Amino acid sequence: MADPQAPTRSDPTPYDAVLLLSFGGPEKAEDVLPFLQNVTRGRGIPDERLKEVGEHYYQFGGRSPINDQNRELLAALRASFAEAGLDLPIYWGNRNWTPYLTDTVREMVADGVRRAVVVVTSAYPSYSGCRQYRENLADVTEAVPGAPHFDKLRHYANHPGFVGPFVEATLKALEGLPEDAAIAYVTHSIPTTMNATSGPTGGGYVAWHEDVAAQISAEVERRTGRARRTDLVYCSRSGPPQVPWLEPDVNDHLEALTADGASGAAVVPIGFVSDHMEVIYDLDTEAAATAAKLGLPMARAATPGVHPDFVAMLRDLVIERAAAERGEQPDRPCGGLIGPGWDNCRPDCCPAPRRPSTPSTTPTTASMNEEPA
Ligand SMILES: CC1=C(CCC(=O)O)c2cc3nc(cc4[nH]c(cc5[nH]c(cc1n2)c(C)c5CCC(=O)O)c(CCC(=O)O)c4C)C(CCC(=O)O)=C3C
Ligand SMILES: [Fe+2]
Repeated sequence: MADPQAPTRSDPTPYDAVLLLSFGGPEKAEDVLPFLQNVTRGRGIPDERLKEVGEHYYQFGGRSPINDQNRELLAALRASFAEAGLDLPIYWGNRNWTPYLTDTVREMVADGVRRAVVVVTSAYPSYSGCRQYRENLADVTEAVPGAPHFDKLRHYANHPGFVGPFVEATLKALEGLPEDAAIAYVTHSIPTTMNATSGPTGGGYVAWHEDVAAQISAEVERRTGRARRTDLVYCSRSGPPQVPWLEPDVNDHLEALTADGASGAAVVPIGFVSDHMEVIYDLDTEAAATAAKLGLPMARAATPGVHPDFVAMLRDLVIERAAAERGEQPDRPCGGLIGPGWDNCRPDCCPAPRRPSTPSTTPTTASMNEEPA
């Protein structure tokens, strides 16, 4: 008989719920425009870019994979919680599409939820991947009377439960390529000014990606007995052309690899927890076409999705955070050089980037001002 006084490893106290918080995506052609309007309100994204991104979605019947990926993740998390005896309901809300965060939080209030731990489907620090979600939580807390208290999990990109599935996926992608193929790690580009203010001390977006890429490279080298060329490159740039974003673009990089005589490229989307539109369009469609045109063998590595190690990591992070909130000192697994992510972001962490003050398609530096948080 277990000692009933002993806290179990799966003690959820002080939480009474988990909230899976994500970006959201359209599910049919009629959703695409209103979805894009939700995403880009006040962002100064040129109309040209919006039409272009709309076409990416229409090419898939207007359906983004992201919501189905989240439905699968919810099911996997529920199964994993049940297995671990972790008795917490899991809710799901999005920033930009149904189920909208506000509606989910109303439901949580109706169910009597007082304090929830938040799993965000973004693994890295930045305004778009972290603070904007925290702002969404702050807004909903103001908008919905009696909203629960929310604690967002630490960034998990450098956790073995995130890095491990990418190691496996990279090895699998390399299997089908010439044995000295290069690795191109890919993430979502952001404005260089957004990177400059990411994380508690700035530059956190790129620094975390480099730390994750280095971990994967070291393990892949160990497992294949071969050092190979690796680079961190970017996809999905948007915004006005005169605003600098992180480079090189993955397509330009594939050209550079070809020019340098590379025998092939494993494209590893470390910026994405599951197959988003950026992965199935920007990589599987556009970058794959670029590679084919160049005659460069390319294989795209899988995203974590519902990999058992990824799902177990999210469950363990919930347990870890609950213990920390009870004043215990839980283990904080992480690899690489940066160290474990912080539980609570400073109020001024990852400030909103400078954006055009009007939806002009040709903003000038003079028209840029600080957007209120
Ligand atoms: C860092 C980052 C992540 C990763 C962190 C996270 O996961 O949150 C991410 C995720 C995503 N971004 C997504 C879609 C879009 N992002 C856009 C625009 C932008 N993204 C930005 C950055 C990021 N975005 C930025 C700086 C902009 C410019 C506008 C602005 O300053 O805010 C636009 C507008 C059109 C365009 O400009 O491309 C769309 C349609 C989807 C859904 C995909 C699907 O449907 O499967 C997902 C998961
Ligand atoms: Fe985005």
